[in-house]
Formats: sequence, C-alpha cells, structure tokens
Amino acid sequence: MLEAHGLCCVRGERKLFSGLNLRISTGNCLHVRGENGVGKTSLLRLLTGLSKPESGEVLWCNQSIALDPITYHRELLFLGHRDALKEDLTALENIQMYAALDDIDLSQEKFLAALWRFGLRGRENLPVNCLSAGQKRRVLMARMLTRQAKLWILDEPFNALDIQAVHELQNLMIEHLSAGGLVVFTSHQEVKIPNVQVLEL
Ligand SMILES: Nc1ncnc2c1ncn2[C@@H]1O[C@H](COP(=O)(O)OP(=O)(O)OP(=O)(O)O)[C@@H](O)[C@H]1O
Repeated sequence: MLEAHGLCCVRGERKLFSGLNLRISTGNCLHVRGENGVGKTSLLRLLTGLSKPESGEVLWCNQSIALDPITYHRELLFLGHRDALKEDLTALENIQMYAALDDIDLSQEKFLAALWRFGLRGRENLPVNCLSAGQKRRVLMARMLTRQAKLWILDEPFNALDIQAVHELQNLMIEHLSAGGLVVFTSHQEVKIPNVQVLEL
C-alpha cells in the first residue's frame, strides 16, 4: 500500500499544496489531475522520494520511504516527462541495459516479445535517436513490461502516443493492476481504466 500523510510541497516562493493525504492499495490506480503548473509532477516526485516534502511523509507498506529507499526503489518504476533512454543505444539494448541495472535476468526472446507487443518489430536494432517520439514512448512501455516493479508512478505516460498505443498502454496498466500492482499517473486526458480514483489538485 502507498500512503501519504499531510504532504506539504513548496516550490520556489509558492506553496503548491499542503495537508495532502492519499492511500492506494494493491490493485488500485490513482489519476492525478489539474491545470498546468498546479503541482502534479511535484507530487509524483515526492511519492518517488526524489524530492522531500516540506512536511508530511510518504509510506510504502506502512513504512516511511525515507527509512529504506533502496528496497522502495526496487519495487518502484518511475517514468518522468523526459524519455529516460540512451539515444545512441538501440531499443533492444536500452531495455536490456535497464534490466541489467535492475538485476533482472530475461531471455532475448522475452525482450523482443516486449518490443514487438508495442509495435516495434523491425525497429528493435535501430538507435533510439532514429525513433519517433511515440516509438520512444513504446520502448518505455516495453520497459514497463520487463521491469517487474509493483508500483508504477507515471508522469504523462500518454504523451505522444497514437490512438492504438493509448489503448495498448491502458491495457498494460489494467493488466498490471489485475496482477496486484499499483499505479499513480498524471494525464490531461480521460483514461479508461476501471475503478480509477481521481485526485484533483
Ligand atoms: N525547481 C523549481 N524551482 C522553483 N519552482 C519550481 C521548480 N520546479 C517546479 N516549480 C514550479 O512549481 C509549479 C508546479 O510544477 P509541476 O511541474 O509540479 O506542475 P504540473 O502540475 O506537473 O504541470 P504540467 O501540467 O504543466 O506538467 C510550477 O509553477 C513550476 O514553475
């Protein structure tokens, strides 16, 4: 379970929010919404532990994430605004590199199947800098599949995706939730995920 108690976030001179509480249990999904600049990315960064709150705390499995960040980060997949891909490596090398960093041992077939699932058949050996914006997002979707993290925190994951890829990402998130995962995401668009909770900032 992911919880936040009394979170207060200050950026520069501005207090973005305070007294923010949330609770997301296994198999549940939270959609964080709000206008540009309201503090959605800032909240996600607090939930990942990348930023520290002015006050309040974030708990994972009833324990403050500050107590054991290494274990927490092993269970967490965070996709930020920018594509976290190495531009001079191929799509296949990118997801293999991330798996090696995460200590995940998968066969080459599994990596290829993940890329193919998201329409990258024939593109797997191209350097990422030769892929379109949407294709890069699809490489990240393949990474979500191969990462095996319980908690997904996704900042604008639907950006740059075409209609088909939006459906595929929604399905991937639904599969993850059905398998007992948790998802927190931001998006300016309506998302078709059953029982999604909404947090309006
Ligand atoms: N490092 C920083 N120093 C000062 N202000 C910052 C910093 N980072 C973000 N901000 C400000 O905090 C506010 C919230 O930013 P944030 O990126 O969390 O918004 P957002 O809701 O995700 O916006 P968007 O929908 O445009 O992505 C903005 O006004 C931004 O300018």
